[in-house]
Parts: sequence; C-alpha cells; structure tokens
Amino acid sequence: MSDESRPSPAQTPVAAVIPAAGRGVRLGPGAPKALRALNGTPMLIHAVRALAASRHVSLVIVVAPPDGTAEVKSLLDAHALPERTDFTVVPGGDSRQESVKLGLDALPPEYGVVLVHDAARPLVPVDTVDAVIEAVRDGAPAVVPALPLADTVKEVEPAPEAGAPEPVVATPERARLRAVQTPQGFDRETLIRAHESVTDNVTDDASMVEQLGLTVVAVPGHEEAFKVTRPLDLVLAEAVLARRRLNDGF
Ligand SMILES: Nc1ccn([C@@H]2O[C@H](COP(=O)(O)OP(=O)(O)OP(=O)(O)O)[C@@H](O)[C@H]2O)c(=O)n1
Ligand SMILES: C[C@](O)(CO)[C@H](O)COP(=O)(O)O
Repeated sequence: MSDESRPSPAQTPVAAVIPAAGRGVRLGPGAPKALRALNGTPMLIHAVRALAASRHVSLVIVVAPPDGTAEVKSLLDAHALPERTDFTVVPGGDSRQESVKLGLDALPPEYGVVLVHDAARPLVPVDTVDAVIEAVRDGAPAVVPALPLADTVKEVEPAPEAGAPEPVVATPERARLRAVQTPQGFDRETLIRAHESVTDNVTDDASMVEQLGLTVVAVPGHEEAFKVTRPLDLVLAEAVLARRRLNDGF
C-alpha cells in the first residue's frame, strides 16, 4: 500500500510492536525477563493484554527471544486474549533496537500508526496507551509518555571502574527533565524511516526520530507503567497487581 492510498493517521488501524527478546541481566539469573511470572502469569502476557486492552489496537507483533519463538506462540495460545486482536510472533535480535526493527519488518502495509512497547512494562494502564494513540492520530509524528522526576539528577564524568567516585560536572534543571516510558507511538513512515537511517546505538525509538530532525511530543505517563528492570521492581509489580485485584473486588 502506498503512502497516498493509506488512510490518514486519524482513521488508520493501530499496531503494537512488543520487544520481548531481552535476557533481563539486571533482574538476575533465570528465564528471559519477558517469560518470568508476575503473580503466576508471564510478564509478556500482562504486557500483551495491556496493549490489546485498547480498542484501537488490532494487531500485536511480539518480538520473542531468538530461541523462544515457539514458546511465546504457545503462551499466547494458552492465555485468554481479546478476539478482536491479531497476534504475530517473530524472533528478536541482539539489541532492543534490532528487535524493534525485526518487528517492524513484519508490519502489514495497512497499519499507519505503530506503538512500540517494552514487554518489561507489563502494567501500563489502557488510558496511557490511548493517550499516546490519540496524540499520534492528532498529527504528532512521535509521542512518548513521560513523568517528571522525583530525584535531582547529576551529570558525572563516568568512572573507569564501577563503584569508584565520579566527579559531578553539572546539575540539569529538573523542571525541564522527564523520565520517558512506553508505549511510544509513531506515524508508521516516520518510525520506519528512523529505523532505516539511524545506526547509532540508542535506548529508545523516539530519540531516533529526534535524530531525523522531527519533533517528538510528550504526554503524561503513569507511575504503573514503570519498567521491571531490577529484582525490587518485581516486588512492586506484584504489589500493584494485588492492589488492582482488591480494587476490582476479587
Ligand atoms: N535484544 C533485546 C534486548 C531488549 N529487548 C526488549 O527491550 C525491552 C526493554 O529492555 P530492558 O528492560 O533493558 O530489557 P533487557 O535487555 O532484557 O534487560 P537487561 O539490560 O537487564 O538485560 C524489554 O522488553 C526487552 O525484552 C529486546 O526485545 N531485544
Ligand atoms: C525504551 C525505554 O523503556 C524508555 O525509557 C528505555 O529506554 C529502555 O531502556 P533499556 O536500557 O533497554 O531498559
């Protein structure tokens, strides 16, 4: 489908790419992070459900650990997921950036809006997902959910060895800083162009769009969209799930 024949972002269907191919080194030894359980359900399934909860999302592309594609397909088959959503599983790469690119390679032509969401952010609320989609549909080429920082941030001269003292070189003005989450939302062509032309190693997709010289906009993120990175994050995630169950009356 050509750019001209694809409907405008306001009408086009939305696909989500979920990179889930990381090992989870910072979480400690065990299965790939996305396959580890949170209250008995794999983190990846929580993340897939979180994105599929949006009535706008009609396709979810899961980027699985390279040796775990069959396992991920079985997990998706074994868990209840919305029937109106299609699912595709592809093997991932050595970096998050490469994994997202492999997910984009599987994107059918009719999807004009694409979300990229970390499997490691399993508890993002649907209102955050919808706020990102709405901002892309309103015309922003790239949208990130973001939160103000609770801590003061220092720029340091990194020490050659971990744990050694590091000279502080600056204190950026905190009011202008935001901690950025996912899902990040994009106009399809913008994201594909970014992944084709930016080769630097980056930590998120929106920064690739910034490198194209385009404006990225931030919408309010949510504290429950935190990334499960270290062991304490698992404790927090299970506490959030327990609180949700109480609030839902289970
Ligand atoms: N080669 C990779 C590396 C990361 N990711 C995904 O990118 C998201 C964010 O990455 P992060 O939290 O850093 O996960 P890991 O790379 O697994 O963590 P670590 O750096 O601790 O190993 C995760 O959903 C992860 O599965 C991926 O799909 N492919
Ligand atoms: C994409 C991201 O979650 C935005 O905060 C983050 O940059 C991923 O970083 P990681 O080092 O791969 O965890």
